[in-house]
Amino acid sequence: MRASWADLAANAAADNVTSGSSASNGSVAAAPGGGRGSYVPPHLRNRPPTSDGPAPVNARPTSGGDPSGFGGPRLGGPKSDYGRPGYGGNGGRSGGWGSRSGSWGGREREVNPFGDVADAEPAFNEQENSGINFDAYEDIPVETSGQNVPPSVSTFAEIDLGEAVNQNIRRCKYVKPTPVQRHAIPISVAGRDLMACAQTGSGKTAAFCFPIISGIMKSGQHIQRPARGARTVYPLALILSPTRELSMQIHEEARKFAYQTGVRVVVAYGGAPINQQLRELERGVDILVATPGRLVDLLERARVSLQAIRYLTLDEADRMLDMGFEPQIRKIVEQMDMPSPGERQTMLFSATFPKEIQRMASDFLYNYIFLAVGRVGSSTDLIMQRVEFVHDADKRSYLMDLLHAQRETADKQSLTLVFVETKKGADSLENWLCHNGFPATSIHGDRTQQEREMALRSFKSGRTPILVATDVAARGLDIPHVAHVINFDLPNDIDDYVHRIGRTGRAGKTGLATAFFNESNTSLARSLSELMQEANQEVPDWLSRYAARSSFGGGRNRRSGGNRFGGRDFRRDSSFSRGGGGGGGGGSNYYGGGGYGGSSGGGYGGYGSGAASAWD
Ligand SMILES: Nc1ncnc2c1ncn2[C@@H]1O[C@H](COP(=O)(O)OP(=O)(O)OP(=O)(O)O)[C@@H](O)[C@H]1O
Repeated sequence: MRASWADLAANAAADNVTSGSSASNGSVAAAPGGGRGSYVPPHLRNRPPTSDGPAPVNARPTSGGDPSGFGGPRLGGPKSDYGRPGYGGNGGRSGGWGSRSGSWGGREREVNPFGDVADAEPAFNEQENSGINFDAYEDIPVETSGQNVPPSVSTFAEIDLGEAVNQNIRRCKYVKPTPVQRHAIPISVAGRDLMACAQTGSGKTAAFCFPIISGIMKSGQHIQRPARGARTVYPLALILSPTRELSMQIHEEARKFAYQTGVRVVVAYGGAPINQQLRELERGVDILVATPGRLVDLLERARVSLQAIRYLTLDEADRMLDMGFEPQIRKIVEQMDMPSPGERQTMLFSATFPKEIQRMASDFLYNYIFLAVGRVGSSTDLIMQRVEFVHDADKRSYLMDLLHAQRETADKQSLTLVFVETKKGADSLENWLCHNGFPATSIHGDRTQQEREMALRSFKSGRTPILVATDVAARGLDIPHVAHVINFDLPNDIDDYVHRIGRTGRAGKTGLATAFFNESNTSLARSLSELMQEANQEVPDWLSRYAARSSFGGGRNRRSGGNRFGGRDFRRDSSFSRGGGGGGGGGSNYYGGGGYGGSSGGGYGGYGSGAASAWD
């Protein structure tokens, strides 16, 4: 059902482009809903048409869980007697494997994250409603490299995730694994470290959650709960993400996947009262989803210890390791009490992975497998991309054109996400839109957490179908019905563009992305035009001309200069001579995995610029 909606919305959105251009060619746009008179955008009066414009522990190798025979001095076998310091007894009870009640039974009632429907056995024919267009993924290229890569699967049934997790997969109406899930889940279940790159909206969250939940269930460690009064908690898994809203979303997803498994998932993020989060932690935590800042706070207060961590996941890993977050991540991963690489299982996921970041990330990994589903950093061709040449002074009237057209033609449910560069700019555009009869709200780092959450809720529900956002909303958020992403201000970095437009066109559905480009975006021209070409999008001639003119290696563009996409495992570069690949691999002959070719990229001109101001 979602698919049919999304397809309709996207078609409508596609129509918007036509309507929008016809408006640009002189027709009068419809009046805003507020009953204003007919609106003629200023640029239509004055300007020519724009088109010509300028491990689970027991799956570890030593326990025979690695079908590939890969071995290594990593975790031991299942440690059902593993003593989580500060935890109460009952460690001798059998694990909750396959059990539907797990450790929740007798202590408190687990809130049903699916609502009422989940109590009923999910009917198999209901699953047809999942709506994902798997055909869209059929011919997507996959590259894997590393030693003894476990084979991929075609169905969830081929992976032994346990009945409780399988039940939740059915409740989620996931009929079959997405490509990244087909490859990443067997790798993780085999206990291997992983650096995985797959396009936005392709199901990476489930790809890292399923193996963690299943592994914890199999180990039986989750049945241990803190002794009464214990102040420090010892999670078994840590999932870090860059924004509060993304952490909340991962928490919600993970709770669904872990429903009735006995595995307890808790979230901790900044901007919200810490006491409530502490109370949740005190009730027990197996999987902790957190933003780095709040986690450091909890670690410094000694309310969380990382010494029992068996699984570490960095979602949006390239973002987590860029200049804005790297010091905090290093502190958490290297300077506290977390087990070292090889003693824990580490999984890094993102849709983009510049080589410099890959190199840095390898510090956290042990003999890992590199997986790329689609080209690293590519955008899905489910998103129709449009670029318009718009001077700054005309952006608002262009935006209004698009919104008018969308209001006329698009599905009632469709939502529009508008990205701007600054927090001030977000406030100002939101006010202007509301003033002009368009129900809009905004999200950025200067708003209180309560305001941010309210804005997101209001947007998701369709009450305010326009959300003006800074990059704080660029990554990971999975909001159904986002039919159109508008880059009112383009970002400086093409990877940020990929994440922003990825808020639409998710899970096999189509979407539309429109960008306003002008001279101030020249440094992005080349990578934008290459990205669009690769995604089979029409590149305007004027953009190609800008691309041809733009200097190699200039600006803050990671891909400019050298080969476009850092499209594969950096260990396969001839320049990579550390001979370890994160502590476990040998020479380069280990990294000759399958996949597509293409020469390795050169420099990342200008990479390493500071974090966008919008991040908190
Ligand atoms: N096997 C599946 N079948 C159907 N839908 C799925 C499946 N796996 C995930 N989904 C759905 O796909 C959507 C996108 O998933 P998810 O948010 O994990 O994407 P992502 O790859 O993490 O995206 P991003 O790069 O933007 O963070 C979600 O709504 C999720 O419920």
